[in-house]
Amino acid sequence: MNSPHEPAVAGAPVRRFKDPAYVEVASTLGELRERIDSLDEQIVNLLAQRAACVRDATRFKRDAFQVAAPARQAQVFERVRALAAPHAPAFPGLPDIVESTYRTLVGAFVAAEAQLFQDTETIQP
Ligand SMILES: C=C(O[C@@H]1C=C(C(=O)O)C=C[C@H]1O)C(=O)O
Repeated sequence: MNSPHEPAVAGAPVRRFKDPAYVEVASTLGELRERIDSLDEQIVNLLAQRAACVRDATRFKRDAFQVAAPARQAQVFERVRALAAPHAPAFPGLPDIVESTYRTLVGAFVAAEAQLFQDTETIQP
């Protein structure tokens, strides 16, 4: 049966990994959540910087196909998957998680870029 309570943030762990080589990140769940919150701040900040680049990329596009740039999207998905691959031994499935996250992310960025495209005008035929 499942516990009706959220896990305690202070106090000792209640389980351990069977792998004797496992390296702990922190000693309490509270400490892990502080690290996660800090990483989320950095991730959101980096996403905002990425978003600014995507917005600026609009200035170099002539139409909706160029906004979507499917070959570039495929390159991005392959690249982030490769970047995640060395981390898979520590977190199985990370390449799949990263790729699917980027597919969602880039899909939303392209939709936003298509909207921003409406706010631009041609300066070079
Ligand atoms: C930023 C661009 O525009 C779009 C957004 C992309 C992205 O978020 O990585 C990639 C290709 C395009 O779909 C670009 O063409 O490079």
